[in-house]
Formats: sequence, structure tokens, C-alpha cells
Amino acid sequence: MAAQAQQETALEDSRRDREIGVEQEHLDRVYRRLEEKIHEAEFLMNDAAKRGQVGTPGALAERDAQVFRAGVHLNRLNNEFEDFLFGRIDLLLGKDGKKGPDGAYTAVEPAEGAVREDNTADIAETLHIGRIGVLDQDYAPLVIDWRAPAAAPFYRSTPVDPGRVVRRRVIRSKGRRVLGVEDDLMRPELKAFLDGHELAVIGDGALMAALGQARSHTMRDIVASIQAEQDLVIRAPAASVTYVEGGPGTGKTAVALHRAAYLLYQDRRRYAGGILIVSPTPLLVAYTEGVLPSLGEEGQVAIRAIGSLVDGAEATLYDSPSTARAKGSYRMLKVLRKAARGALELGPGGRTPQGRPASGGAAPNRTGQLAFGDDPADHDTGTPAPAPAGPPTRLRVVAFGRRLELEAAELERIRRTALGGTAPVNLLRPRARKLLLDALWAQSGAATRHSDPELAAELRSSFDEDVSTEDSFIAFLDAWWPELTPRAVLAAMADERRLGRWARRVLNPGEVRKVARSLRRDGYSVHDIAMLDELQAILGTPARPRKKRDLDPLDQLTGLEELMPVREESQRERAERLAAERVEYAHVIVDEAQDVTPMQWRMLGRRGRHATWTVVGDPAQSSWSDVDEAAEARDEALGTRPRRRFQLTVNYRNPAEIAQLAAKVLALAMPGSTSPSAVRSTGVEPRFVTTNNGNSTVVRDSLAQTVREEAARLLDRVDGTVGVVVAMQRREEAAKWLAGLGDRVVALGSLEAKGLEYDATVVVSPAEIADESPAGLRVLYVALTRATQQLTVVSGERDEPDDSGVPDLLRD
Ligand SMILES: Nc1ncnc2c1ncn2[C@@H]1O[C@H](COP(=O)(O)OP(=O)(O)OP(=O)(O)O)[C@@H](O)[C@H]1O
Repeated sequence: MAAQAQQETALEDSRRDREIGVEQEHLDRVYRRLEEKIHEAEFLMNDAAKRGQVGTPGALAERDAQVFRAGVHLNRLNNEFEDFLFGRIDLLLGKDGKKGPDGAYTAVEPAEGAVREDNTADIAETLHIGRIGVLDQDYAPLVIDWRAPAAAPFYRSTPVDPGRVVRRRVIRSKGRRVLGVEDDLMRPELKAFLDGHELAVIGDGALMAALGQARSHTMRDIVASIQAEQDLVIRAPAASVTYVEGGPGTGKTAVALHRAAYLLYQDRRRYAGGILIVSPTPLLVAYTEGVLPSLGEEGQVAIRAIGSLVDGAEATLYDSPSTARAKGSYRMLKVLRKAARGALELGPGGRTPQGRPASGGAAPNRTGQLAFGDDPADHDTGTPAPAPAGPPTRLRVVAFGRRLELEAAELERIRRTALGGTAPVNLLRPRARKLLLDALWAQSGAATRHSDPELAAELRSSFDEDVSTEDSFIAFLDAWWPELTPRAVLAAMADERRLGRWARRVLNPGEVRKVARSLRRDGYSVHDIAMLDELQAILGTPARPRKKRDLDPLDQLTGLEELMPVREESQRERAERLAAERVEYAHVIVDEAQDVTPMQWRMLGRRGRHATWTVVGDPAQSSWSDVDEAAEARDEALGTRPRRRFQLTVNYRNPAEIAQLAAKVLALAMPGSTSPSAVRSTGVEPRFVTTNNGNSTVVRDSLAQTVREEAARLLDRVDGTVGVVVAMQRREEAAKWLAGLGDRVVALGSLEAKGLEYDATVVVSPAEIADESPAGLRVLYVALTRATQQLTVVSGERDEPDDSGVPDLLRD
């Protein structure tokens, strides 16, 4: 028996080696062709450089265009040289004989007679799929770009609906070497022949091989194993709104990133306006950042955390759930509108009573840590408040030899009239100035001096000119109607009494206290960033003279400055500059959309007023408490554009053992909803550990020690990363528990775990996580669904474990 098994293995190995050899031959051909193309690109660059020396405007423009094109080409080839060929499909003869622009036949369905009556068939076409397309000298496809229509069957074909595909192969290669192949047979009932030989089938399929791999701290692309339901989303037409829901691990983030790459491939010109991908946390941005470059896309896509969308301000703080609820809800809009108008009373310099400069930056707090909650003892600056300067209460000018004066009451009346307009507050300043001049003019009595309207008008205009150029008038206007910045207004809201006035009948006194207190911390939270953005819209920016860029004197002479990039700027810098200057996008992708608050939806809406959208999320993972209000805000941001809805149903992350446990929390958090089905099982059940010594008391040291031991245990059992998920308030403490265990293990607050995944996780005290906010059960559901292989749950003080250590929240 053993000898027979050995023989079979040897046979299998030799078949595998033969197939690897076949793919190696193809890869060699592709590399030879790529080298030719690189030479072409280099020749173009040199040639262009020579042309540049001629120096005529026409030659300069041509040189620049060529250098640009050749540079892009070289860049792509060099980037994608690594592991860029990853797939192959062997197809039956198609229905018609038509070929697409990439040289492949376009038919999806097989021709009649492609399968013979005895269930045999010949392979009519073989296509290799890679990160970019490569044609040979005769324009036959050596590699098809994964985003091209001809590559779609690689992803769409299933045994239920195979189309023309007989065999789908995933090729694993490193540099110039093919390392392995994994095949899926789409028509297992068929005996298919390629060049007279029966088609070989190697391995158990690529998906399982991909899913079993150890995780690192960065996400990998899934280009070689995109599944049919995911492919439908990635290639959905970009018109209007693509709306994708799916449980944890169904690939929503992966799909969103691949969709960005696909859209750029499909219509680069249209998306020259940029694609914005919004992530909930900087951790998730860092985790996903490498995926697009691996797909050959970078420049036109900006991946930003929702707390980094406002230039010059970065969210570094967390708000407690109740403060977040007040700041993120629609009610805050009313408060901000009042504040923006009321803040004029700040007077010059924009100093708040707390002494914090109103234009204060987003420095991290004193300890340099991210802070959770808004306990004044921790975060108050503690600086005694100097008296505010306040706005001036009297205007005095001299005009036409007379002393004119407006008193406080009159000034107040004028301010109210000016604010009666609906324009942004900063743009109302000219109107206020005009009303002041009207009042002074009326007081001067000069209007009655001339009955001739023309003379009267002339007199008025010289009066206006005299007064408005007077130093005292200019200084008064600057102090009385200062140009407000969003930061100044937000800082002004840190004063509780003042905020109380602006928020009357909108926020309750407790909310006012908490919001004001949180705004006294150094730095901003994600919710503050949305408030800053809203304030920017409410205040407006007065037009300023445009600063001219430094120009190359030669470009100025030839008038080419608009056509050519500034000389010293590299292509990458240019792309970055354009991205930084961009305020609106052609397509906006919102990841973890279930967590976006109403105020944040307004901020996103302003960035995609004319955009098409892809919105991905999972209501069951929402940490936002008022789901209906958020849905209303989302609908407002997306407008009336038609929506195309997709549902992802398969969990690729968690093994069935972990998914089943998480489903129990889902049933509590959102009764009636269904969990995605896990695609694999590891046979390793979640482990339950309790620090509860039997009388419901937990020694704190014991919790620290237990978590540390469990993390160390998991580090021994998995090759990749271990995440320890704790309630937000324990984050700093938990990091200390893990000191010295190395960089494969990290401690995370429950909200920070959003979207991330680890080989193994330790979830610390389910009850503590669930009790932390009104959406706590959904946050716990997120925490429990982060592991790709193993999960340990450690009960804490608040949990009630049974005899097996299973805490109450995780029992049936
Ligand atoms: N077709 C696929 N082939 C291989 N791996 C996949 C595939 N689809 C998803 N995965 C993997 O499954 C994991 C989960 O994917 P992803 O993070 O995109 O899911 P998600 O739906 O955004 O999850 P969550 O809602 O929990 O944030 C990732 O490791 C991803 O690479």
C-alpha cells in the first residue's frame, strides 16, 4: 500500500513539474518581450533627451510628452516585473469568431459542437492573465491585463456556470521563476485535450492556498483569486452608486481597492479627477496602502482616513461614545451655524477665554498618546483664562471734517442686519462694511446737501473712499468683523457658557459640558474634523489673489508654462501635489460605511458632489448608535442617483469555528440577521480562559498575566500576527502587558480593530467591550471576527463564565 501511495505521489510530482515547466516557458517568453519593450522605452527617453537639446518650443513640448509617456511605461514595467503573471484559463471554442482589442476571442459561451457527444472537447484558446497586458510583436496577447474584458471569465467562471472555461489555473511566481500552479476544473465531467494531450489538473485550487497563508501587518491583493460574486462588484459599471453589503471577512475592503484599480483601467480619462478611498482609521489606511501599487495604480487614488480629510488637521484623539454622539449627529449642524455667527464676538486675535489660540493646531496631547474619553482631569490644559479682548463697541471716524460715531446698540443692529443674509459668514464682511458706511453717511447729513442725484452719488462715493481708507475704520472692521477660521470657531466652542448659548434647545446641558470639555484638549478627534469641515463650508473663504508658481524663464518666453510640469518636480511629486490640491473627486469609495456619522456624510458629500460612488459596509458592525439618522445623511450625500446593490455572502477570513461563535453575538446585536458562511474550517475551536477566581473577583495582575500568556501561546502557534483586542479604555494598559513579546503582536482598542485581521486574536473581556457604548454588542462582533486561524477569549471582571470558561455573551 505504502509503495503504491509513494508511486502516486511521485507521479503527481512529475506531472506538477511538467506543468510548472510549461508555465516557465511562457514566462520566459513574456520576459523576453518585456525586455524588448524596456529597451524601446529607454530608446524613447534618450531620443527625447536629444530632441530637448534643439530648444525650439515645438521640440520642447514633444520632448516632454515623450519623456512623460516613456517614464510612465518604464515605471509600470519595473514595478510589475515581480509576480505579475498569475493566471491562466483554457477555453473551448467560442460562439463567434470575433476578437476583442486585446486579441482574445470575445464570446462568453461555447460554440455549438465545441463539446463532442462523447463528452470530449479540444481547447481552442489559452489566455494568461497578469497585472498588465503584454502583446507579442504580432499583437497576439502574451498576457491579458486582469481588468480587461477578456480576463473576466478567469474570475466569473464557476462549475455551475462555466461558460467557455474548462480549467482555471493560478500560477505562483517570484521574479522570473515559476514556483507552483494550482488548478480548478470548471467542467470536471469533460475530457479536454490541448494540442493532442489530455489537460492536466494540479492541486486543490488556489483559493484555499491563499486563505491559509500567514497574515502580515499589510493587506495583500487578491487578484489571483477574486471570486465570482466579488468580480461582479469590481466590474460593476461606474454610473451612479454601487452599494455593497456583506458580513465580516467577505472581502469588502479588498473588493473596494480592486474596484478602484479597475475603474482607472476602464476609463482613465474620466477618473483623472481622482478617486478618493475613505477608511475609518489610519491603521486601516496603513494596512491597505500597499494593495493599489501592487495592482499598478497609485497616482490618481488617494486613500485617506476619515480623520485626515481636512488639510492641516489630523485626528489624534477619541471621544467618549456620548460626546461622539452629540458631535456626529445632525443636531451639531444647528450648533455650528449658530457658533459661526456668534463667534464674531470673539474679537481680534481670536483668543478664547481658555487662552488657547483660536487658530491652534492639531498637536497631539502632552503625553503624545491618543486619548479616549474626555475626562477633564486628564485633558484640560489647566491654563488660567486671560480675559478675552472682545469686539470693539464703538466706531469713530472723521469724514468731511466731521467726527462721526456709531455706538454699541447701533453696531449690534448693523451686525444683525448683515447676518440676515444666507451667504457664508466670511463673505458677508463686504455687506457689513457697506452697512457701516450707510450708517455713517446718514449720520454725516451730507445726503441732504445735493438734490442732483449725480452729484449726490459722486459725493457718496468720495465719502466711502475717504472713510474706508481711514486707518481707524480699517482697524475697526478687522476687529469687529474678523475673518473667522474653522479652528477659531471650534476653539470658541470650548467655552461651556458660550456653547450653552449656541446650543440652546439643541444639546442638553450634559452634552454641552462634555462637548466643551472635549474641545479643550490639545488636538482633534475624528468628529472634530467633520465639524471643522462643516465650519469651513459655513464660513466660506474670501477670494484671495492667486500666488503664482515660480516659473522657468524659458517656459515663460515660450508660453509653455501651462503645458509643461515645473522642471524640478518629479512625476510622483506632481501627482502628490495635484492630489493635495484636489477638493472634489470623480469617484468616492467609502469603506466601513456603517460607521460614518451624519456630520461625516456631509463632509464626504462635499468631496463627491459630481462623483460616482462605491459604498461598502456592514450594518451589523456599526459602532454608530443612531443607524436611521446616519442612513438619512448618507442618502442626502449620495443624492437621488440610482443605486445598484450587491451582497457578499462568503466569509473568507474566519474559519467556521470562529464564525459560529461570532454568530451568537450577532444574534444578540441584530436579531434576525444572517452571518456570511465561512469558506473553510481549521478544526481548531476557540479557546476560553477565565481570570475569574470563582467569587467574581479578578485580580488585575492576573488579567495582565493571563492575556500575556495567551498572546505568547498564540505567537508560538501561528507564523504571522497576533492581535489583542481590549475595550478602548484599556488600550494603553494592554500595550504594557505585551511589552517585550515582539512586533508580531499588537494591542488594539475595540474601535481600532475595524477592518483589520490577524492570524490569531485574544479578545479580552467581551462584557467590557459590549458595555462601553450603546453599540457595544456590534463592536464586540467586530472584535470576534478579526482572526484568520485561532481565537482566545479571556473573561474579565464583568463577564460571567460558565464551567468551561465561556462567558455569558458568547453562550447560546
Ligand atoms: N477572493 C479572495 N481570495 C483570497 N482572499 C480573499 C478573497 N476575498 C477576501 N479575501 C481575504 O479575506 C480577508 C477579508 O477581506 P476584507 O478585509 O476585504 O473583508 P471585509 O469584508 O472588508 O471584512 P470586515 O467587514 O471585517 O472589515 C482578507 O484577508 C482578504 O485578503
